[in-house]
Amino acid sequence: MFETNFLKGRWVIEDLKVVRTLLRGQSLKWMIGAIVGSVFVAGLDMLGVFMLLPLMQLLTGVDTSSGIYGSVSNFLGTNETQSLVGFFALIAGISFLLKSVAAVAFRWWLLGKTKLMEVTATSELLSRYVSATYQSHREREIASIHRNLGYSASQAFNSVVLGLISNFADLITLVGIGVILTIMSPLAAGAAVVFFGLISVLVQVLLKKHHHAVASDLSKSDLESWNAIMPSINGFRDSRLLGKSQIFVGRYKQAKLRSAAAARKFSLLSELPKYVMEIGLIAGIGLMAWILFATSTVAESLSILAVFAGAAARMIPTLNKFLATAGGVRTGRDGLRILADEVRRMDSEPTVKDVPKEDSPMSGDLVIEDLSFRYPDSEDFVLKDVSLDIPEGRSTAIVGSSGAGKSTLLDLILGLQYPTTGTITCGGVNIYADEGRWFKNLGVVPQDVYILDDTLEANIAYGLSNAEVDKEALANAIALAQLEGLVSELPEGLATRLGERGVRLSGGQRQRVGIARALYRNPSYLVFDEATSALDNETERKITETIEALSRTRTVIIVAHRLSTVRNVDNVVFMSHGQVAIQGSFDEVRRGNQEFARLVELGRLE
Ligand SMILES: Nc1ncnc2c1ncn2[C@@H]1O[C@H](COP(=O)(O)OP(=O)(O)OP(=O)(O)O)[C@@H](O)[C@H]1O
Repeated sequence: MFETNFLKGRWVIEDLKVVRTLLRGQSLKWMIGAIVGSVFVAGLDMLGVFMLLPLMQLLTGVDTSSGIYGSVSNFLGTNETQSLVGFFALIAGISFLLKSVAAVAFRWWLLGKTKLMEVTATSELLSRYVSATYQSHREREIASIHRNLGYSASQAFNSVVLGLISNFADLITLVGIGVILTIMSPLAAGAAVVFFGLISVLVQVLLKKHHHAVASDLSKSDLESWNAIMPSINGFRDSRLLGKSQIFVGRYKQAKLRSAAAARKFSLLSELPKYVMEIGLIAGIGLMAWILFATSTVAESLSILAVFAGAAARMIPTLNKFLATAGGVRTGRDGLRILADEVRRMDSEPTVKDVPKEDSPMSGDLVIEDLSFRYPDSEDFVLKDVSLDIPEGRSTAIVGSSGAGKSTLLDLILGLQYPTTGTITCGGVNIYADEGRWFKNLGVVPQDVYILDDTLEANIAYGLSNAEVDKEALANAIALAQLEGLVSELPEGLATRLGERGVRLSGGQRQRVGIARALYRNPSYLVFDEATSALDNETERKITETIEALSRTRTVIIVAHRLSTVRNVDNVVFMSHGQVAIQGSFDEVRRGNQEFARLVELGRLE
């Protein structure tokens, strides 16, 4: 039992150390401040309790003609018990007042700093999520990202970190009160410490299992609720059309009910020690009375009992708080563990910096040499010995049947995945040497263009504030993407809000916004990743014309399923079973490869 507790104690500290790496050095000052503040507030608390000593002595009829009481009597000009009691009561009152003000101020500071730490930690966590490799991002459960940034972080900081500091402060106060009580009456203090100490330990032992169960229920149900929210909101269309929306609402409700039941149990577990202590107090007084009356005179017994009751009255609220907080710490440890595990995992993985180390533009042919690739969780190679030249200033289409490896090859060309063997260079420079620089030279138009809930302008100049937008580049991108029609149609032109709360775009308009976004930074390499796949024939034809116009001025790479999108490109790369089967002009590939010829005949490349 001791060993398990000891190991668990170490475990919390180790997790805290890991989570501390998210704080970028803020935590040391905070820790010193928290310790100094706790000791200071506890000191003032003890002073207040210490001031009760003369009060008790006066009430039990101490000699007031000498010592401190004599000096105070001289100062007051009277040795009446009433005046002396009033004087010491005033001092004790001022001490408690000061302590309360200091305690509130300290709590305010502590809450502010801890909240700030939580914000710093969650921002750093998000920063690590966005710095992860694309592969690791794809493997991560999105619901767990939501849970970790919300529930886990809140548990780690509000329950564990704040709780431990609060427990530390309470412990100092309890020890201090114990010391003062020992001075007042060693017997009463000893009895109070042993008696209430035993009750506290017993309560903790009895509740421990329940705290762990509550913690596990809370974190699981939070994840489950996110798992139900995602398909309800992100998968709105599919859920609606499949008539399954209410199923996810039902799952959400079940998860929330489980969470509510756990929260209810947690609240009761936090309050239980208070009731146990109250019963303990009565039992303690009875026990003390029984021992005292059997061993001492009535007068002695009464005065010791009064001190015991006073001591208990002082200790119990702090003890209650301590026990409730200790329960919170234990419950919050689950969130802390999840957070620490996530940080440990992310720290052991490589990261990607999308900020360029060098700013100069890249140019030249894209050369892929002996490239092979397999996904980490798979034995089979998806790409095998791919060697390919993508000439600068020309248009190249990568085509092939489904599962041939087109998307994987494109992810590698984009620098999102890493070759298992082989190299990709641009103008002789390895694209992975400075990924940020390579990204800056790329403009990518995906199949599903992500529309921000913001203005058309903000959607094109993605991530830039209004003041940062280069108006000339914006006008240029709009012209090249042939988006002027949309701008003039919209009620507020470029300032019209798109997305959830604004105008809904047609598929073609959406693709044009994507093209304008890709062109805004005037990239040398323009990539269309299934950009026309979801469009109707007429819209696809228009977008293809735009792509063809663009390919006259820059290097264009197209991954497409549709024959019409790639018919006029300079260079067709036909992939089959993870290899380049053939490349050349459209007609050359058609003549040289039966599989491609058959797809052309069928009028589709799928
Ligand atoms: N994350 C992954 N882990 C393991 N295997 C994967 C992963 N992603 C894709 N694959 C496999 O890699 C192979 C190539 O997939 P890829 O998506 O590159 O083909 P594609 O030619 O783009 O197909 P499509 O035209 O259907 O999109 C497939 O067999 C696929 O199952």
